[in-house]
Amino acid sequence: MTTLLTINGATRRFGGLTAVDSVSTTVAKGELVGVIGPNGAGKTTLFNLISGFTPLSAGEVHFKGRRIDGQKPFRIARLGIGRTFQNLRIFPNMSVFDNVSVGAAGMLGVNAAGAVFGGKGRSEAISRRAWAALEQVGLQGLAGELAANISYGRRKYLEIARALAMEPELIILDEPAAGLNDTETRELAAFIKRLHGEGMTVLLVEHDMGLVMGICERVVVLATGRKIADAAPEVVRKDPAVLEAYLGVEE
Ligand SMILES: Nc1ncnc2c1ncn2[C@@H]1O[C@H](COP(=O)(O)OP(=O)(O)OP(=O)(O)O)[C@@H](O)[C@H]1O
Repeated sequence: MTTLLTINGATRRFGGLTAVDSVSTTVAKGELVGVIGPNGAGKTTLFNLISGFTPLSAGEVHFKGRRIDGQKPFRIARLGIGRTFQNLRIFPNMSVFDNVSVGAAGMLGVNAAGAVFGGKGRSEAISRRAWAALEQVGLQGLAGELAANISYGRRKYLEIARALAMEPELIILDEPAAGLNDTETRELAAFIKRLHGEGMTVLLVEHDMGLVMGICERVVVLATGRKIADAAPEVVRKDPAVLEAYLGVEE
């Protein structure tokens, strides 16, 4: 098993608050790993530490044997870590296709204007990647639509397509099921499973326990910044520390 991501003693302090406290774990190539925890547990902060959006206060992050903490987000993305955001970062006045092109262009070192306004910037490589990503998420039929005109559920897939257009080796999904109904959540679960089945390594932060427990091979549990469990879903589900962390917490 090849280790893709190694998080070693990752710590992030915000003033007196330790949002992520000495968290260590690894993600192997091809794994589908969930990260859960009550509100404020540090899940999003941990994702931001991995993807370079928040600097570490202490600890290290390695990707494919290379230290990546301290690098800028776009560099980390180019090294092969794609991510989505809890609050969708879609450009509403751009087409679905152009939104995805921006993702592909970033990867290829072409600026957003170059990707969208054509000319030399819109290379065949960008176009090919954008179409492939749209096909992967099933949005190719809506490529010409304005992003603002597609449903919220579809915008979630658009956000995923944008990350996929960068052809990442690891994709980090931050609460992709937030705001989706039960049917949409089931479809999303099937989609993530399929993506994983095609060989993608996935790190998934989710509030929806059913989704995480249903599809993940391993689940990392955070509570007040600390890792309290890191095991298969059936083990985590019965872990007394996990039950205690969730006790009285509405999930
Ligand atoms: N930029 C920041 N400045 C100050 N405090 C922050 C910042 N970002 C996060 N925090 C704090 O760090 C803690 C962990 O937040 P984080 O968003 O990582 O948790 P989470 O597990 O993702 O929560 P949720 O499930 O509610 O999204 C919280 O107490 C939060 O208020």
